[in-house]
Amino acid sequence: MTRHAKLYQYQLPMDSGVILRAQRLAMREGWVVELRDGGRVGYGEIAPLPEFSTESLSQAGEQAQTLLTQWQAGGSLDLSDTYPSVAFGLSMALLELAGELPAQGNYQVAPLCSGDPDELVEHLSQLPGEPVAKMKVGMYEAVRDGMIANMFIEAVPGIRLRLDANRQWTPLKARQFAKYVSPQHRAGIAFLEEPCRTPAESLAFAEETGIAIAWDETVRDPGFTVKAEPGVAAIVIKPTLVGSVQRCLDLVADAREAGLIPVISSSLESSLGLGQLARLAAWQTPEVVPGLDTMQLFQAQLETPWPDCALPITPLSSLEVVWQQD
Ligand SMILES: O=C(O)CCC(=O)C1=CC=C[C@@H](O)[C@@H]1C(=O)O
Ligand SMILES: [Mg+2]
Repeated sequence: MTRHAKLYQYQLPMDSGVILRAQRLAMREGWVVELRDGGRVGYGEIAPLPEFSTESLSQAGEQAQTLLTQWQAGGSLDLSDTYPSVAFGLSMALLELAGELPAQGNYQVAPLCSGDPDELVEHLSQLPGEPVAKMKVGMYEAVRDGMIANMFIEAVPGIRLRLDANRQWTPLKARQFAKYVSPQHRAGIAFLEEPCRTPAESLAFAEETGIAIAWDETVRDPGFTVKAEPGVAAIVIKPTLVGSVQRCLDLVADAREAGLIPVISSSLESSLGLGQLARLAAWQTPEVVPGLDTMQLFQAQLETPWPDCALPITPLSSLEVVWQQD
């Protein structure tokens, strides 16, 4: 028997201000799988995101153990009926094991603007290439969001601003936002993710305002299929929430076919999973800036260093192995 699998458990402290929907996330928790076959090794991260994933950490861990038992016994893995986080982590480990995930990553992220607009303007002016930034909206006054977005577009020539409202706005609030972005600045918004509570309201907003939108939550709605729709510019693909690598590649291909931008994005994976997403993005969507600016939300990295990140690194060898079989 040359196959050998291990499952590690990790816990990483987060920055004090990380809020997911209704919950503060003090600690990011997940599993790392290690697959060995002959002299080769592949890793994958299984980390359901609280408030976003439907499966819990322990459900994902139990399912992973069942599948790892099958794999180690020589079986192939059927990931069609597994939790998205498990399908993603296991398929990533298999891909790495097969040597099919290129080493080169796209670490050029869309910087997330949290608070200080002046800081972001300064930061963007130092980055190479077309300036891309991302700003969360929908958390405070829609009018304020509109004014800040307008200010960015005015201050940074050529900016491709990505906004994310996470379905927070009523049609009225979305309209208030748009009112403060002058019509000549609206093209500076590359896309606004999920402005309204329903896809239909978001489509109506795009049509009414000329502001392009993107699907994120909608991609995970049951029965979602990628299609070209007026006003829709992009789909956001968060592999931990979506499923296997193959499912992600299908979404990328469908997006291209429909003329939409496929944006590979993070679900707050550790630096190990995030690094693999950067590699997936460089390989599959080389022309798109991925949405991976989430290392700054952590207080530690896991095994794989993220470029230019000064946070301390927890090695896998220091983690508890929670499952392995002889
Ligand atoms: O999309 C990005 O650029 C980074 C990822 C990101 O913003 C998010 C990831 C996961 C959960 C959310 O809190 C958040 C989002 O609102 O999309
Ligand atoms: Mg979002």
